[in-house]
Amino acid sequence: MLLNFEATNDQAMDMTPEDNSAVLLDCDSKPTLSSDSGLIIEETGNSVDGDIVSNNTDQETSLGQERTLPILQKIMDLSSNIEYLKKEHRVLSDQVKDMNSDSFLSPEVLGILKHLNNQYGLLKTKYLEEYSERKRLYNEVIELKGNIRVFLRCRPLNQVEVANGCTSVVEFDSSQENEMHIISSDSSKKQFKFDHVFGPQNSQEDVFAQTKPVVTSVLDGYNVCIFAYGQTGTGKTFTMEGTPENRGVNYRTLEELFRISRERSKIMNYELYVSMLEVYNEKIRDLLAENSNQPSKRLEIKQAADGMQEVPGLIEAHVHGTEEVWELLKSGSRVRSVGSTNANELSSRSHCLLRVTVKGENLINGQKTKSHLWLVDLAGSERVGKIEVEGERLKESQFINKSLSALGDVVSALASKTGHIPYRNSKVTHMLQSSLGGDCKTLMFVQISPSTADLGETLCSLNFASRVRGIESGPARKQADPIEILKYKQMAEKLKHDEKETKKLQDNLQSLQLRLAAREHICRNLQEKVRDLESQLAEERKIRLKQETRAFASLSIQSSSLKQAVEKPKTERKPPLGPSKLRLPLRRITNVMPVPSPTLPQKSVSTKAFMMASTKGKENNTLRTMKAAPNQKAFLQPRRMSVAVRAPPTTAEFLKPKRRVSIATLRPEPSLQMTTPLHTSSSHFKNGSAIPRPSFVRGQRKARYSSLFSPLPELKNTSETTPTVMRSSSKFMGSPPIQPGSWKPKHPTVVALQRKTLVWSPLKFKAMTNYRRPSLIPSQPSTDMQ
Ligand SMILES: Nc1ncnc2c1ncn2[C@@H]1O[C@H](COP(=O)(O)OP(=O)(O)OP(=O)(O)O)[C@@H](O)[C@H]1O
Repeated sequence: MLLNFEATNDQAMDMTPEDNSAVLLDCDSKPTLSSDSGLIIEETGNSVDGDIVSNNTDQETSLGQERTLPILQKIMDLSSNIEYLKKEHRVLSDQVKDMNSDSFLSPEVLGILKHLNNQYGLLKTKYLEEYSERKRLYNEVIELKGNIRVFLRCRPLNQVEVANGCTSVVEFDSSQENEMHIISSDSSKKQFKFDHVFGPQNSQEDVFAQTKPVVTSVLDGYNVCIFAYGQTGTGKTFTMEGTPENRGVNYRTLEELFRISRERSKIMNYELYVSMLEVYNEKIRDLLAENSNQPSKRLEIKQAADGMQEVPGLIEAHVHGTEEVWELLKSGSRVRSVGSTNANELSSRSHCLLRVTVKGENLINGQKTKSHLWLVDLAGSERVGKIEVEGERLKESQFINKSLSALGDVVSALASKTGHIPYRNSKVTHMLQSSLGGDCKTLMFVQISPSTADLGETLCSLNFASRVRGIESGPARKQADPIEILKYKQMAEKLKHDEKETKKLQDNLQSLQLRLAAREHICRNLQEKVRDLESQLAEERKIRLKQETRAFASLSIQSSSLKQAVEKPKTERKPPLGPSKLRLPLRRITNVMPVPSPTLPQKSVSTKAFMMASTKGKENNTLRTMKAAPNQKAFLQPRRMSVAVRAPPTTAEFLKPKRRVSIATLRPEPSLQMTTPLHTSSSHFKNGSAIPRPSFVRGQRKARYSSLFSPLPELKNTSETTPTVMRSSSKFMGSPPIQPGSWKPKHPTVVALQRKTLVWSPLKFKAMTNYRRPSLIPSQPSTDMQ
C-alpha cells in the first residue's frame, strides 16, 4: 500500500493505541523515498492468516508478545518517523542551499538590491533637503508678508477627563506636521492648518526647537513677541513657564540668548535686561518690584519716540546668567495673581508679560541695536457659566474676557485691513500694539484641549488662531538703538550746517578771487595804459618841441624884422624870454622837483606871446628859424611860449582844461586830488598860501593821473602825495595793496561781480578766467581821446 507521508504521519499522530494495535507492521518495513520525494511504506508481511500454528506454549508466548507489540510498534513507528523527518530535513536543507546559492540571491539580484538601496537613500536625503528648503522659503514668505506665525499645541487628556470617559477629538497626521483634524460630534472632520502642530506626545524640547529661530532673532535687532492663547487649563503656562523638570519657552529662550551671546562675544557685545509685569483687572503691576504685595505705584503705557510701547517706571533687571534669570522668573511667578477654578486648580487670573531687552553693540563697526522680546502668557479664555465662578473670580473673569474680546477685535480689524485698529480698548492690546500690527516678528501658541467636553471652546480657539494667521502686518525690520538714532540725527544736522558754512566760505572765496582777478586785470590794463601814455607823452613832447622850436624861430624872425622896421628906443624893448622857467625834459614821469621860475609872472609873458603869435603865426618860417637856432637852451623855453603858436582863444576858453587823453574822459573826478611831481610843488605853494599858477596843462595832467590811480585805495588815501609805487619804480610792477572798504568799484562789471552771489564751480571759474572783460580804459584811443 502506498501512503503519502504527511497523511500517514498525521494519521499516525492522531491514532490511538487501539487503532495501532489493530495494525501489525513488519519491523523490517522501511520507509523509502519515492521519486517525487513522497514516502512509500511497503507492507511486507502483515497478512498472518493461515500461517500461524496455534498451540499452548505458543499461545503464552504469543500473549506476551501481544502486550509488547504495540509499544514496540510505536517505538518503531516513531523511530521511522524520526528517520524520515531527518531525511526530509536534509533534503529541504539541500534545497534551501541550492536556492540560496543558485537562483534567489544571484549576483544580479544582489546588485539590483544594492542599487535600489542606494537610490532609496538618495531619494530620502533629497526629500529631506527639499522639505527643509520648502520650509525655509515658506518662512521667508511669512516674513515678507509679515504674517503672525501660529503654532498649535494640544495637551494630553488629563486624569479627570479619562476618568469621566472623555475621548480625544483631535486627530494628527504624523506625515503632515502642520495639519490637524477635529472630529465633530457628527463624526465629520474639520481640517486646520498652522505653521506647526504639536500633539500630546511632543515635549518641551520639541516646542522650543521650532520656536528658537524666532526668539533668537532678537539678538539680530528684531523686536519679537510670543504669546500663548487658549482656553483655561490647556497648557499656556506650561508652554511658557513650564515646570522645574520641564522648563518652558521663557527659560529656554534666555538660556539660548546667553549661549549665543557668549558665542558671538568676539564680534558682538550684548546686555540683557528683564522686566516682568502682569495686567490684572486692567491694571498693570510690576512683578519684579520689591514688596509687590503692597499697592504699588500706578504704571501706564506710553508711546516712546521710536513708536514702541513703553511702561515708564517698570523695573529692568540686568541679568548675566541663566541661574539669575530662573530666580527672577520664579520670584515673578510667585507674586502673580492665580486662583483656583473648577477648570484649573492654579488658573492664571492675569495676563503675564515678560520683557527681555537686548542691547547689542557690534565691536567691528560700532553699530548699536536695542530690541525687545515679549513673552506673554495670556489669561485663559473661559465661559463664566461653565466654570461656575462668583464674586472676585467672576469679576476677574469678566476683565479677562473683555480684554480677550478686545484682542479678537484687533485681530479682526487687522485681518480685514480696516483703517482704525482698536488697540487701546484694553491694556493687553495696547501693550502688544507694535507686536500685532507693527514691524516685529510675532508667534502665537494656540493651546487646545483634546477632550470631547471642550470641543466648543477648542473650535473657538482654532477659528481665532486661523484669523490671526491671516494678518499681514508687513516685514519686520531691525531696530537701531534710539540713542544711536538721536546721535546720528545730530551728526546729520551738524553736517548740514557745516556744508552750508563751507558753501558760504566757498562763495566768499570765489567772489574774492573774482575781485582779485578783476583788479589784476585793471592793473594790467592800467600798466598798459601808462605805457601807452608814456609813449604818447614822448610823442607829444617831440611834437611840442618841434612846435616850440618853430615858434621860437618865427618869433626871432619877427623880432628881428620888427627891430629893423620900427626903430624903438632900447629901453622900450622887451627883455628876451629868458630861462626864467626851465623845465625838465619831458621824458618820463619823475619825482624830481622842477626848478621854479625866478623871472616874470607867466601870465603877462604868455599874454604878450599870444598877441605876438596872432600877428604872425607862419609855421614854415618858424621851422626855418628853429633850424637856425643857435643852441639847445632855446628849447627849454617856458611852456607859455609853445601855447602862443595856437589860435588865440577867448577868455573863457583860455582857462578851460584841455582834453587830451582818454583817461580824462573816463574818470573826470575833479574832487580827487591826484598829483604829479609838478603838482606836488604847486600844492606845496598852495599849502604855503601861495597863489597857484594857472597852468591848464598841469590841470590836464592832474586829471589824467587822477583817473589813472583813482581805483586804488592807497592812492585815494594819500591823495596829496605821489604814490609809493610810483615813487619807487614809476611803473605798476604789481597789484597795489587792498584796503577793504576803502575803494568802491565803479566799473559795471566789477560792481556786478561783487553783487552777484556766485556758486563755485571749476567750470565757471575756468570760463571766467578765459573771459576777458573789456578794459576800463580803452587800449585804443577813443573819440574822447585826442
Ligand atoms: N503638554 C502638556 N503635557 C503635560 N501636561 C500638560 C501639558 N499642557 C498642560 N499640562 C498640564 O495641564 C495643567 C494646566 O496647565 P496650565 O496651568 O499650563 O494651563 P493654562 O492654560 O495656563 O491655564 P490657565 O489659563 O487657567 O492659567 C497643568 O497641570 C499642566 O501641567
